[in-house]
Amino acid sequence: MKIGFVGVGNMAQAIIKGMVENGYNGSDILVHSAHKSNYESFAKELDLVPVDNNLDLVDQSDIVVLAVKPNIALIVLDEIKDKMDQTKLLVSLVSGLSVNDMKMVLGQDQPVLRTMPNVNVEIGAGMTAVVSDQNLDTAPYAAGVEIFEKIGSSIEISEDDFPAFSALAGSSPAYVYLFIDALSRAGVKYGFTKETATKIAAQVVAGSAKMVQESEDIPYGLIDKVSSPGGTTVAGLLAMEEAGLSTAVVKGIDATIAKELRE
Ligand SMILES: NC(=O)C1=CN([C@@H]2O[C@H](COP(=O)(O)OP(=O)(O)OC[C@H]3O[C@@H](n4cnc5c(N)ncnc54)[C@H](OP(=O)(O)O)[C@@H]3O)[C@@H](O)[C@H]2O)C=CC1
Ligand SMILES: O=C(O)[C@@H]1CCC=N1
Repeated sequence: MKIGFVGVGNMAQAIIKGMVENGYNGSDILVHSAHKSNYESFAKELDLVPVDNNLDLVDQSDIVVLAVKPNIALIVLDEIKDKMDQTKLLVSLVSGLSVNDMKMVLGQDQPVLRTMPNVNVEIGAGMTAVVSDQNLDTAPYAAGVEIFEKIGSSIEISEDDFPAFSALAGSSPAYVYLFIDALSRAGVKYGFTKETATKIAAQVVAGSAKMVQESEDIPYGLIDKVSSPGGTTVAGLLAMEEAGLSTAVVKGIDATIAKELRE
């Protein structure tokens, strides 16, 4: 099975690195992007197959991953449409591009899988939404879903929920990194080096996420276990809420969804 990437930017590179770490052969992964120097150097690094243009890449692939920015996605689909056929699966990562948008260009019978991964696929810890208008347990969709299962978790959701998922899982690694950086910066304020403070902050966030995943308690129950009566934690929590932490997070998610819906 050959998997070809049209576009080899941040997200495609994260997926490919995750795939190579999790059992896929570089020789089964084909790449092409706008600038030769970008995709050739990346291909060399991971022993992938560089291809000179989008049409040859599609021709040689069983699964074609569309990994370009939303503003050019329809133009690129139009370029490759004559090389697509019903034996191939198109997997799209493109924010805001619906299954129907793609089928309008490629034809109603073209197998199409819409996905929204996040950048943590690079370390096999992604969270990816998948959807199509067909049963995803059947070929060729199952092979597309399998990629995202090997590099993290996947969940089938309705297309109506994609904007909210995109904010909650696609964009949110950036927001979690921001929280880690803020915690680390506070450590620097009190004398830790940035490196040490970041190491501490990242381990605390990773451990806390694992605790939420493994505990039967809801996050608020866990918060109460850390907050000793009359203690330091509750003082910090109240100060953070006075500064609007929860409201700021929800407003950030609102703005993310609003931006996707405008595109
Ligand atoms: N970044 C993220 O965390 C996530 C991104 N996405 C989606 O993934 C898609 C890509 O995003 P991202 O990787 O961040 O963007 P990047 O800007 O990093 O990558 C875009 C890629 O498209 C390539 N490209 C541009 N024009 C063409 C063309 N005509 N033919 C082939 N390739 C072309 C660029 O080539 P070159 O580098 O050679 O110029 C580049 O490799 C977007 O649609 C986004 O919505 C989805 C989930 C998460
Ligand atoms: O910022 C973006 O538009 C993309 C979509 C989800 C994550 N990154």
